[in-house]
Amino acid sequence: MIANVIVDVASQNTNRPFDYEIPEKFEGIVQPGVRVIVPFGPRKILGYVISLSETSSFSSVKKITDVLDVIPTLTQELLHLGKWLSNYTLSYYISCLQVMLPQVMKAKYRKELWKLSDEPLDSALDAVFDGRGVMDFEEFEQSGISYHILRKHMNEGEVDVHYEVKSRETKKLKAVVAPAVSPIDMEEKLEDLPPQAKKQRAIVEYFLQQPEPLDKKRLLDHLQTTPAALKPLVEQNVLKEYKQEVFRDPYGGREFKRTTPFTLTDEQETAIRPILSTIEKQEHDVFLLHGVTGSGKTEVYMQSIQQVLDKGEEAIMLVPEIALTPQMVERFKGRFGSKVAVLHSALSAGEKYDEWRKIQRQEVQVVVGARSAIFAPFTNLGLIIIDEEHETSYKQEDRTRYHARDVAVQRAKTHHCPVVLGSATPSLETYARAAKGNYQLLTLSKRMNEAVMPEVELVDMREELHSGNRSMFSIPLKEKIEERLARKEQVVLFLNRRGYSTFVMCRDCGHVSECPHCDIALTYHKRQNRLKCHYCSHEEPMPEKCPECESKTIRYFGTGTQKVEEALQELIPEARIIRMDVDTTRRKGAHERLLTQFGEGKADILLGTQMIAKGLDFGNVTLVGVLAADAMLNLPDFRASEKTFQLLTQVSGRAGRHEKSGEVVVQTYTPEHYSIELASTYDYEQFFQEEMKLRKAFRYPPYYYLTLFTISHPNQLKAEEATRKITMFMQQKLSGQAHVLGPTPSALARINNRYRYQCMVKYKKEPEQRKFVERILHYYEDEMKQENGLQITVDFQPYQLM
Ligand SMILES: Nc1ncnc2c1ncn2[C@@H]1O[C@H](COP(=O)(O)OP(=O)(O)OP(=O)(O)O)[C@@H](O)[C@H]1O
Ligand SMILES: [Zn+2]
Ligand SMILES: [Zn+2]
Repeated sequence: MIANVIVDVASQNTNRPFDYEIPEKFEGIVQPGVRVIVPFGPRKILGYVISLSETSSFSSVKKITDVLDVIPTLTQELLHLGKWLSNYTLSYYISCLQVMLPQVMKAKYRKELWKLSDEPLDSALDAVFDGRGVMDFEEFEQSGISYHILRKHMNEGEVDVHYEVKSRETKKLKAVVAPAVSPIDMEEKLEDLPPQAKKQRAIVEYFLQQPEPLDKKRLLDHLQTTPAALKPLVEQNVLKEYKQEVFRDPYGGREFKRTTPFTLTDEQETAIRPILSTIEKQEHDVFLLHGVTGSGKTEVYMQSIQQVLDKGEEAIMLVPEIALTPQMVERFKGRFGSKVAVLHSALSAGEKYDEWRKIQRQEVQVVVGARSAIFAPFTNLGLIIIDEEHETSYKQEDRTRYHARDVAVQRAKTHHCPVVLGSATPSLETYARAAKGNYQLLTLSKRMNEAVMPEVELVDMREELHSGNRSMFSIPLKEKIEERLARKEQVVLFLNRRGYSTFVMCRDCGHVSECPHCDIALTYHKRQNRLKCHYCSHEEPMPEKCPECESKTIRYFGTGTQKVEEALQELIPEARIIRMDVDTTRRKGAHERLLTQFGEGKADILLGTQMIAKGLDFGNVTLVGVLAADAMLNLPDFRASEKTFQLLTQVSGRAGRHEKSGEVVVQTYTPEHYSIELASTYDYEQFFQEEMKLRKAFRYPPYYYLTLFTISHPNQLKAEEATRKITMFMQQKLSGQAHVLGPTPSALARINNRYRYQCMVKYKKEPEQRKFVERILHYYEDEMKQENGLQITVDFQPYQLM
């Protein structure tokens, strides 16, 4: 038999299966989805078996050296999904297989064999175990015992192969004790026991009352007895003692208060009905649950998941990394208890692996996780939910540039199950699909308990300037903050970006120079003192005075959070401030700690960036301030307005979530801008209409698709030259309907001493595009391999346009 193997070498030449002969001892063990070690050139490397064949078309094939899995790591579905992913992102198959697995599976580890049962195994195998619970896998291999025997015991749950990643200390096995005989036999035993065997009697009595398996240590502690009392009972087969793996549980030791489903409101009821019926009928469909903040979307998700569990199926729930707060986890653990695995980047590699294994071993039925949880190896998927579906963190921005939403739809089609996308501010792409009827639109228009959305006040910073206030805090905002401090209530202040900005603005009239062709703010290039569009090639000199009002206050715009903190402290000296940005949250756990401090009332003001916009739910917060709404509005990104609208809606949702009502102050130089104005009245529908008009006029998604090439090189001329060639090539090859823009410097024109250029393609339908892109990548392959050589990335659905 021949195994077709994808080897762990990411390159154009190796992006195909290689044939290896399966040695006799591995026959039947080597199956699709199993990881193997194979000789490759002078080395031995990791590979994934994707299929088997009777013969090879090559005359001499090498043999598989070793098998890493006895049970396949990747299911058939995931192998296919990897193939699909590789076509859709134009990345190597090996990268796509690896993106689906926890880091640990790619790392170095020791392989061990664990005995989980007290029952006798195959006698030869027992001989190798020689009374131990754990042995090196090597010992098994040297014993020459057949893998089939091993697999039989594994299927019975009697032994397990374990990958020990770090030191042995992290491994956890615990001893468990349980009755080995029926209650009647136990009672008989109790009568047989001599009265002076008090300890033994206590143990038997204990299990007569409660027959569940129990942690050995807890049993002994509880009955205040010793292993010596237990031993004879085990030897006489009244009780059994065995080892059980304890998973490193990041939430271990925490009690989650069990919750029960709410009676749904009429609106929730109407929204959930089509979802439930699709689950029932095992059909694929995509729903958009459009519900204002606090409208009870999460309850709809949880009751849908319940239905899936009742059917014996599984569910994946994706939430943005940043929203995976303890509060969120608590809600799911509270409802579904130990059926839930949680996957997010704050877990250690070992913890992630353990959570992943719970899924693989079908010990959990629900996974709540960030982007990569979409690859959870469930085999019986009944539902996929993506909360806050508009979040750009669902797009992976390196190597395999996939969007979790697309993967979700792909998997749901295979499993004949629904996808539910939820948001208060859906992405334009998604809402447009719902409007066209491609997705089913479900709406929750009211907050729970008829709570009203907080009032939003727009403060015109131009007027502040004209009345002599040159600080970054308006008079109304300052007064409202002081009011809150006096009432012992709390304030959240929000600064959209940290540190840098790329545009210039007139502080007198709010004018920002925009590209006449692309509807994005021009980027300021300091060295040449010029303004450039980084989509097309338009550029112009930096104006001396404002073209709109002739004022000389036109300048670079942007302030860092640290500066803001200093200014704020100066303005209101008695305020206790917590600053949350990339700098203060770098250490593990810092994020959670700062939030806890704020929640406990140890500060009056929480000042932060993006990361505080979501998931915060503090009853004492009655004022939210947005310091510079324009900073996001004028990002050189065609989604700037959409992002501004989403963000303002999200931050507003942070105020007045409980009894005390909330207020929002938004400072801006352009209060008349539709995205700011419509966010202040929570009018998503109107915003959608306005924004769609512009997307159409300037040819952006959802009317057009985009492909973004980013090319970088330490030598500026080389980067520009390659980008020019690529642009020309695409112009020649694509149809006349495609618009190929470039070469232009990226908005972040230099990173790590590499100059960055880009080429953007806007198109409606170019079935051959991928072929041309492949040719480009092939053409530059040698230059891309060199150290300090050319780097070319291609993004077929770009969200980061900097
Ligand atoms: N049917 C119901 N009856 C009573 N309370 C409910 C019901 N559904 C949800 N709630 C409660 O209402 C509050 C808001 O609901 P939830 O957090 O699910 O809204 P959401 O739409 O997910 O909000 P956000 O988008 O802001 O995260 C929660 O405290 C939740 O427990
Ligand atoms: Zn002006
Ligand atoms: Zn332009």
